[in-house]
Amino acid sequence: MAPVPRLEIRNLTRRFDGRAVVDDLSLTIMPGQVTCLLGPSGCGKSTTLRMIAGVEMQDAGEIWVDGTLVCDTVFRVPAERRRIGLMFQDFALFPHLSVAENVAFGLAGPAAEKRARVETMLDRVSLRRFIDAWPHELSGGEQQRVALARALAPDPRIMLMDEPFSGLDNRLRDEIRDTTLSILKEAGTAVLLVTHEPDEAMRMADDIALMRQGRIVQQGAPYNIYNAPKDKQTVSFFSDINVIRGTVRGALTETPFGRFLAPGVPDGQQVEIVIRPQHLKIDFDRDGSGPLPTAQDGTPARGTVIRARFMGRESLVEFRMDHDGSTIRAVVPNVFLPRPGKPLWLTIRRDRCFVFPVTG
Ligand SMILES: Nc1ncnc2c1ncn2[C@@H]1O[C@H](COP(=O)(O)OP(=O)(O)OP(=O)(O)O)[C@@H](O)[C@H]1O
Repeated sequence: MAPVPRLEIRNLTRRFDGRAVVDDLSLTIMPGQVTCLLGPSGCGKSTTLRMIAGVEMQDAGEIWVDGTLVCDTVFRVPAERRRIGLMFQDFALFPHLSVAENVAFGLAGPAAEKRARVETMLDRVSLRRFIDAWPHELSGGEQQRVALARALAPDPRIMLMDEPFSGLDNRLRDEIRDTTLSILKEAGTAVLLVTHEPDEAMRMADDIALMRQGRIVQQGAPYNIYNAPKDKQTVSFFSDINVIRGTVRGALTETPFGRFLAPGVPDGQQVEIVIRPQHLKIDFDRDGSGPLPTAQDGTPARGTVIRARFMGRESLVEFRMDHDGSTIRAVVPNVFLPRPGKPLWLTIRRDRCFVFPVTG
């Protein structure tokens, strides 16, 4: 028998003023799986989360939890009976309640049982010693961990998280993210995390659902989305890009960087060759010539350095290309700071570039 998804969304749609803000969205999450809804601001991530949480009604579609219908446009299990935990950016603890009372907030049953559960949860986030403290006596990171303990105390089947770590500084954020992830995985909770930060999605997700204008445009493991993006916008969502245009003849595109394969693309079709700055190679000028062409790197094209910046772990070098005056950016590891005006040669790694037909 096929395993039952913990959360299944079928054809969810929500319209505001006639505009579909969430548009026929379907998604499945298994127990212990972390899925990130990743997309630019306004693409409908939070609205999706609110419908699953039960605080917003969909115009069409169904929500299933552990194989049971929780909500369609007629039937609706109330939010508090869905066993869904929430962790949002404004995770604020109740300031007038102690740490123990905060964690016990969503629990029912006898006081002794509740206390035991609170102790277990605080142990999990390594904060038992603060059980009788007040929220204002805790650091931001400790408060966040208490909020996590509070969200997990009722043993939710699903955890919905909306940019929950964005208020924390970088180092703390990494630490809290890792703690949160390991606790949720251990508990077998299905997690749907909303973020507009690709780095956060890459770090947290087993599965990324990339969203644009209310729809999922691509879904898969972080490695696959990063290395097999469906279109130019997807590549540019994860990193800076360079774009070179060409026209296809006989499944090939001729450019100043040599030929690129364009299999299945008809003759006369314009294509864009998309390359991340870290996948260009830089070579020195040898009396007006560059390195010899190779199958892997194609033909070198010459450019002149406009500026070079040291970025910490890498250097960013901007070039004005001799052939058309366009700007190309290359990123190289460590320190490489050629002076402006210096001629250098660039090659494009054939195994790291993407060729997309120009549409529209
Ligand atoms: N109650 C509402 N009435 C009208 N429009 C709304 C309402 N709620 C959301 N919207 C609109 O729906 C679109 C999607 O909003 P949503 O908050 O889901 O996006 P998001 O992807 O979560 O963005 P962000 O990352 O900025 O939070 C936006 O254009 C927003 O203005």
